[in-house]
Amino acid sequence: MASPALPEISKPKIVDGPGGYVLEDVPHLTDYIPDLPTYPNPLQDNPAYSVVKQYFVHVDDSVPQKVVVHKDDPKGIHFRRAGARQKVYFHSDDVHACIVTCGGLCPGLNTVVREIVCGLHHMYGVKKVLGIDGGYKGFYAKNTVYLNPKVVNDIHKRGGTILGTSRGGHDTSKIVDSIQDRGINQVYIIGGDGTQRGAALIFEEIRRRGLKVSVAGIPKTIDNDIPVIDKSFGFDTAVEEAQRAINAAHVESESFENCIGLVKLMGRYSGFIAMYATLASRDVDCCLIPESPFYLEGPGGLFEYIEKRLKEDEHMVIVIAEGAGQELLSQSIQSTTDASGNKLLQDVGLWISQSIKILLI
Ligand SMILES: Nc1ncnc2c1ncn2[C@@H]1O[C@H](COP(=O)(O)OP(=O)(O)O)[C@@H](O)[C@H]1O
Ligand SMILES: O=P(O)(O)OC[C@H]1O[C@](O)(COP(=O)(O)O)[C@@H](O)[C@@H]1O
Repeated sequence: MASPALPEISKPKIVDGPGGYVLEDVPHLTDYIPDLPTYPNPLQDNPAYSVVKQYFVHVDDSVPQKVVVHKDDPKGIHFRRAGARQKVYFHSDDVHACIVTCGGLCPGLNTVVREIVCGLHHMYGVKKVLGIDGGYKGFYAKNTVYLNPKVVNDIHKRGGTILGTSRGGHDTSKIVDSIQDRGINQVYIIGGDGTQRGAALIFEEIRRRGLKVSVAGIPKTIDNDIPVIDKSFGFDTAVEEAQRAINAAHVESESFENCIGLVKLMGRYSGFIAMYATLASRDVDCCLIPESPFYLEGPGGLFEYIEKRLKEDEHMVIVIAEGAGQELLSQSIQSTTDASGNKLLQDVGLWISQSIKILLI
């Protein structure tokens, strides 16, 4: 339980400004440790940066939630802009950082680990960076490994995560005990929405104990469904790989009379991978995504469109995102969850291919 004297951090920190400007801020060490000393950012002495006129992010810079606004609208919700600040709250020699990767895999995880290690080492002069093995549980149940630029030199060429990952619950208190026992003061947490919920609770516990420990969440999603950021890492690779599957399906569908190539792609709640791969490939006749409901039978239904395409072309390619049409097939089957409590989806690919086969008999 948080101390009653402290503001609740599980709620967003809201700062109101003039003209309807609202900053949904992130919690910070200075919220609960007053008069923290600051140090000049070591980047200011780095020749690669100091030649550039504006290389620090201003403390008051923010990013609007909505890009498209009406001229009479209030300024609306903003988020604090990420990036290097002129002043930092740790002296490089005192930093003991750790990195953990949690939850599902995504291309680029090793690249992110490498960049944190090399960035801390080369840009900030930080020498102590610990890798936590096997996700959140690894803080108290597994070995750790010290990371330096040499150790991570080639890891970006490998898939997965060299640190390992895990699903299922964890013990927040044990994690913070481990952070405290090891003298860690910067925690870099790479993971998806479940991981970031866990990170918020870890910070809450750190704050409750009054520790000078920073927690940085690095958002991971293969789906690119995070507004505000330009693109999530791994998305481009996923789209690239998806096109290979589409190409193969196209070749096969062209080779047989009345053949349909069906490609199921990732995308639990969003169809960005499916849509981008479809747009790039130009071989897809129909792309089904979770954001856009569809139906099979009757005028305007998928079956009508399939019959039309087969009549015209004698082959077609359908792309379907994993989360599309779930409402059509979930009614009869009891829903289950994975180890982390995420709802397990029904296999829409199998269902739709069986439905099409019945149509074409
Ligand atoms: N609601 C939650 N609150 C706190 N921690 C969570 C929550 N959901 C997941 N976690 C933690 O985050 C880890 C990764 O979550 P998971 O949902 O499997 O992957 P992802 O981060 O990719 O969404 C889990 O192993 C669990 O320890
Ligand atoms: O089978 P899993 O491991 O649950 O992953 C499948 C789902 O997770 C996702 O990859 C999303 O995960 P992330 O956003 O964490 O990358 C969806 O596209 C996909 O539907």
